[in-house]
Amino acid sequence: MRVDYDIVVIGGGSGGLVIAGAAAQLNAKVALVEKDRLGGDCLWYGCVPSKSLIHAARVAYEVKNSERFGVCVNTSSVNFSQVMDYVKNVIAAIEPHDSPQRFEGLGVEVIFGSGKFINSDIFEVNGKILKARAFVIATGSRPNIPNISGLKESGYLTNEDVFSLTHCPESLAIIGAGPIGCELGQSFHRLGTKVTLINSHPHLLPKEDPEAADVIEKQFLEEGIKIIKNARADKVEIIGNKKKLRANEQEVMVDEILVCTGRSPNAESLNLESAEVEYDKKGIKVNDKLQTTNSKIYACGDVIGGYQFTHVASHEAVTVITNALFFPINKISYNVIPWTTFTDPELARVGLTETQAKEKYGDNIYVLKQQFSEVDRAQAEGAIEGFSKIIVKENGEILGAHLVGKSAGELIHEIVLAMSNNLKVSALSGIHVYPTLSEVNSKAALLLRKRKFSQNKGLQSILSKFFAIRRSLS
Ligand SMILES: Cc1cc2nc3c(=O)[nH]c(=O)nc-3n(C[C@H](O)[C@H](O)[C@H](O)COP(=O)(O)OP(=O)(O)OC[C@H]3O[C@@H](n4cnc5c(N)ncnc54)[C@H](O)[C@@H]3O)c2cc1C
Ligand SMILES: NC(=O)c1ccc[n+]([C@@H]2O[C@H](COP(=O)([O-])OP(=O)(O)OC[C@H]3O[C@@H](n4cnc5c(N)ncnc54)[C@H](O)[C@@H]3O)[C@@H](O)[C@H]2O)c1
Repeated sequence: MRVDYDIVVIGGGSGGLVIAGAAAQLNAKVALVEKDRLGGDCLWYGCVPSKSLIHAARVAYEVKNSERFGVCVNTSSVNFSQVMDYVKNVIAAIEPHDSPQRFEGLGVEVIFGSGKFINSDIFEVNGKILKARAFVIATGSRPNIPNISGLKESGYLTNEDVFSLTHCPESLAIIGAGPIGCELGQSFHRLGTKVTLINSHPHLLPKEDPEAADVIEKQFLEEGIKIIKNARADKVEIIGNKKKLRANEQEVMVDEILVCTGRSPNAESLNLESAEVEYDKKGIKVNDKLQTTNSKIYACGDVIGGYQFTHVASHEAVTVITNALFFPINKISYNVIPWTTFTDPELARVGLTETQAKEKYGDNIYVLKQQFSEVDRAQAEGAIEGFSKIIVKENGEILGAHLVGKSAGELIHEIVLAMSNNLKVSALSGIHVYPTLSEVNSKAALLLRKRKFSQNKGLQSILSKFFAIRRSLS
């Protein structure tokens, strides 16, 4: 069958845009189908607005707490609608990079509409038939809304409308203390909202190292955020102009409710059954070449579940480009996937947790933990909370790292570089500029050598004798 396109990309967000742009630049014939606006969740409802809001909230917090540095600011107030204007301006500054004009300029045919598969070979949008050598589904995800009695009737916010608020809610209950709930919860609290976080899990940020998550929890409590853990939100009622939310036996009265309880894949509307593409509530099933159950249809990004991050969608996109355009021989590697939750302090992670490392390697692991309080720059900046924890094998191979502290999201990258290049932990103990926060990693790395030395009684005894002889000969 003759086809019109080398590749048809469905969904113009973090994953789809990388594929469409790169394929067009390689001179492939590309169509990109987008049902809404190019840019996806990350630009409009995710990373970009949340990180901008976090920044504004951090400024508010620093100003309010500047007296600890001897800096007195006479008045401090937050103009919420101006904060939201700031958020919108950041989106507007980044948006041209994802604009239809830019992609059309690269040679991509951009088609707005939400189409569906007719069969294994044809995708139809706005009555137009698209036949391609390969298709990619990169339609992302949407908020998963739990089945909570009265929630729908009472009304609730998600990441899709919270950045459109023009008034700061006086009080806000957040259901779910994963990355979205924690990042937005702390930000709203710092901007003046009374926040209650409700989490069904016994820890905030359940996917993280529990010790690191505890540092975040301590900070939240110090700032006055109310936390209800180990409790599933199960009922909402409207009482006057408030919403009463119940979680197990506890109740909170709030003005607004924000739901952050994970994601559902955007797969249902594509008529995937007709193309023999299998999916379930976690996402579209793919193999390690990112082919769906129909080998000429690929999928990547949030719609396949797994690691739901912008940089992972781009990482997967690279595998899809080479497999779909050339030959399907490249396997995706998830060996070194870092991520960061941008709370204050930040929490960054790559690789295995301590528990996972113990399960896999037994007691043959070392946990190298360096507190920020022993890093001079952290003292200078009053940012002494947190630590760098690097988990290694006896031979120095790095299995994982967990950083919680100021700029942890930046500091994780030297560990990522070391892991990606199979460098031993000793590579991290090389020269670092003094005084910088990144010394937290070199100090952590040195701990392996120190610990091995303290365990090596033979070497200690030899050295004592060696120095005794040297002294006696001087
Ligand atoms: C509040 C929040 C904060 C986040 N912060 C971060 C962060 O700091 N760092 C990070 O790495 N990740 C973050 N993420 C996750 C990140 O946004 C996603 O992992 C990423 O956007 C996934 O990319 P994607 O290409 O799979 O989907 P998206 O970027 O969402 O793109 C999917 C596109 O497909 C379109 N589409 C959907 N259905 C159809 C259809 N039927 N036909 C055509 N088009 C369709 C959508 O309109 C959208 O444009 C955050 C997410 C949220 C919600
Ligand atoms: N900085 C970042 O990289 C960043 C930021 C935000 C989001 N994200 C991505 O978006 C994804 C989704 O984030 P998320 O925070 O919505 O989901 P999540 O799945 O990570 O966390 C959801 C939380 O909700 C809790 N929960 C579920 N149902 C509940 C109920 N009925 N009552 C109380 N608690 C309940 C769970 O215990 C869990 O802690 C993340 O996994 C991540 O991949 C990334």
